[in-house]
Amino acid sequence: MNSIPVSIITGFLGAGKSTLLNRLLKDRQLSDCAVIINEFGDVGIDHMLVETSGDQMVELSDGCLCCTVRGELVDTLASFIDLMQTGKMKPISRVVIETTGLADPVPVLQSVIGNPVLAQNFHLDGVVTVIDALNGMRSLDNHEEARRQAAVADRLAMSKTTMAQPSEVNALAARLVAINPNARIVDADGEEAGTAALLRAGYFDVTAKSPDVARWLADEDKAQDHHHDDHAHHDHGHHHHDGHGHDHHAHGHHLHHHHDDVNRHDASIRSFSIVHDQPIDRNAVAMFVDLLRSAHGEKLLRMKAIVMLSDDPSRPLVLHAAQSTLHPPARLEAWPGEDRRTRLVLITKDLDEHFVRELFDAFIGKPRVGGADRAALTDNPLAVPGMKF
Ligand SMILES: Nc1nc2c(ncn2[C@@H]2O[C@H](COP(=O)(O)OP(=O)(O)OP(=O)(O)O)[C@@H](O)[C@H]2O)c(=O)[nH]1
Repeated sequence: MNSIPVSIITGFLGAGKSTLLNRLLKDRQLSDCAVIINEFGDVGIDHMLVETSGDQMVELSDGCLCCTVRGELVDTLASFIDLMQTGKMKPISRVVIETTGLADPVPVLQSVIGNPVLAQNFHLDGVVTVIDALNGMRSLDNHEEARRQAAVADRLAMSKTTMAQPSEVNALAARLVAINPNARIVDADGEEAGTAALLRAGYFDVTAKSPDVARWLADEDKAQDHHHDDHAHHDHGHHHHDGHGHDHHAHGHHLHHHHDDVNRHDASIRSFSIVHDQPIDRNAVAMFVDLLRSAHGEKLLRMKAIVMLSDDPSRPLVLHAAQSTLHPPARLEAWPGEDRRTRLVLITKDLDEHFVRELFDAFIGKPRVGGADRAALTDNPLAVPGMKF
């Protein structure tokens, strides 16, 4: 069997990884590729919105690719070989891995290039890092993960360029060149970003990157030798129902305690989801989102939601926010799966989960005893009226 190329698509939260992947998958050259998507948080939304034939899509949820599900990534790749050899899976020409926005790409790379068993069947052929022209600079300033993602890239796909000022785009491009001078910068909206060729970067060449990258990979190589020790140090929160039709889930990704690993995930970053099974009034959703974003934008690293609206419950609303950017909401013609409940996934930094839940309950007309009530919240002078959809 020929060695199968593996591409990694990474980029900070909300940068546009799934959007780019969807565009690429429309290219016929990728019709026989397998896709591995990792989401942070137990309520997966991405996999519903990425358009590929189901049997070649694997979703690794409930953990982050660079930490707990790294073993699952290796197992998944190994299982592709078994399945193909036994004729249970049609031959694939490429594997595309989409990481979570918080992933440190180094352990993901190391899993593919440093695993002697996988190396017999797979090779790394391109890391594409998506950088959002609106929030990219802030992400690079504030998050080590974003800097590492940019540093390891073979291609830097700059997204949302039409939404940003030309001066912002230029400043970001200059910053990216300083971090990673050999990577090609492409416009994520441009023609090139829609073709499979974007992924074909050739064998991963560490010597073309800054010296940091070689050091990170070497550190990771050492760390992965000890990776069995890691599990005891992960706090993976809990999962329970609160009796109000909500699922609670908290991911506590704390620092790894092995070797001198500086920064995997910041302990102040939390992912949680809100699930609701009744149709919701569109104005209530608009007010909830406006208030959250206007008052707490910089603490809201990411929100994605699929919402059942009362005006037409069969056509769900999809909402995306990344830092303080709220993207134009989209109405789908149908639910992309069996589950028709409203689901919101939020990734916050220093923003209390209970506060967000109370706000949600208040806006959908379910105030809790002692909780904020809707009138008080709508009086909030920070609320920005008029999110239209
Ligand atoms: N205008 C514009 N919007 C974009 C572009 N890329 C992504 N978006 C929007 O940005 C939002 C987030 O895009 P996604 O593709 O879901 O981002 P992601 O990086 O996969 O997000 P996570 O998986 O949560 O990290 C969506 O509303 C997209 O429509 C772009 O190039 N231009």
